[in-house]
Amino acid sequence: MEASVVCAHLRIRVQDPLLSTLRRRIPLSDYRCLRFKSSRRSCYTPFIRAQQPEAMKNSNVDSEEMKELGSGNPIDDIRMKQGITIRRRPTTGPPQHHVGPFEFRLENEGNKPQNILEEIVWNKDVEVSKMKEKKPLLKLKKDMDNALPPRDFIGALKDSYVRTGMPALIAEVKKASPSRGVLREDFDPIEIARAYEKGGASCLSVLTDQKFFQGSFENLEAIRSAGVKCPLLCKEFIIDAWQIYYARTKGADAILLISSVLPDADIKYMSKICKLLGMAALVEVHNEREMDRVLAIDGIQLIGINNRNLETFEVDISNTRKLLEGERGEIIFQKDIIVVGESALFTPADIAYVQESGVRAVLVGESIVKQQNPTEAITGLFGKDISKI
Ligand SMILES: O=C(O)c1ccccc1NCC(=O)[C@H](O)[C@H](O)COP(=O)(O)O
Repeated sequence: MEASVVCAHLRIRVQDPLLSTLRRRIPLSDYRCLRFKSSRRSCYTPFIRAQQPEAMKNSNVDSEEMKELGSGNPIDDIRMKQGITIRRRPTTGPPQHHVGPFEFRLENEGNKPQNILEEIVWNKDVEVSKMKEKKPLLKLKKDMDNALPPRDFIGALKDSYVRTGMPALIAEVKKASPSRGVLREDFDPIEIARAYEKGGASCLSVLTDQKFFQGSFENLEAIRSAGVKCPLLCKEFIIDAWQIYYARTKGADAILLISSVLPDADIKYMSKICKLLGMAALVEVHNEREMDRVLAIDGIQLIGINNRNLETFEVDISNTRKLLEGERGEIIFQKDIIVVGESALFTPADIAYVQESGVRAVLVGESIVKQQNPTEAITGLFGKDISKI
């Protein structure tokens, strides 16, 4: 096997039998950090991370499926078969690294994110690895004993829908987003959460990603500790089961699983963890293929249809209608799955449109967080005061 790097205009080619040996044992997509020092003069240090991928580690990958695929890199094959374009991490290692005074840049498209969602996921992978080092799962599980108890997220949505006859509101506490920039300069998460609750929100969604959304786990914890009664969705980019336990220690009642990022095996495994912890999993889809994958998984109770394409940022609320038409809508009805219409909802007409399409809940950020008075903004969005119904 051969790898090439560029070092101060000098191309160095490295051949090492160790790489081929490892290649047979570790899927290429999971390579991050391999050090080999064949001689003191060698100045190339390729990166391989010898960590088992989630889908395999959790041993939920169907062994028949693995046999059938049977190529050199089962995880990439499974991703491709499921239509997942978002790669978990750079395929050729981080964009650059340093050895002594030298800076190396691998010459490969594999270390450039293809879109913002991939960039978020790659960043999250590094972030979570560091957090896990600081607090391994065993320590985290101990912290869970002190966590405030989980509340019934799905129950709150159902109760509200039955009571009001309108989609239940999951109101989003979000300071900024990659597509819209800063939404609110004077951002006080507790004040906003209380205003949403007063306006009739059933549940809240709290952004915890710092780098791209200016959110934090401190915000989540503070809202929970402030006595806000609405159950809380931890709006995070979950790529590792460890994050679910972490979210629980911070008071989350639900988490988000994005199907364009996670293979089926991870969605199954992570949903099971949620159930064990008394939490809900909101499984997000954006197209027919993702919807079909998720509908084929047993036990899914809550599906979010995102009207925003997270790779291009295009929004189109007719996406909700498209994914609920025909047989898919029938299956959802039979399985009593709650569907949440997500993103780009601004007016009572938008709410009526997604309700007629079949949603029983909506997730709304921008249109209410931007308003000076978020309580009144909810009334404006629904065309009536839903807190009084
Ligand atoms: O909104 C983004 O820019 C974004 C980029 C990358 C990943 C996720 C992103 N947003 C998540 C959401 O879809 C929204 O926060 C949520 O559905 C609320 O949408 P909105 O009411 O339009 O604020």
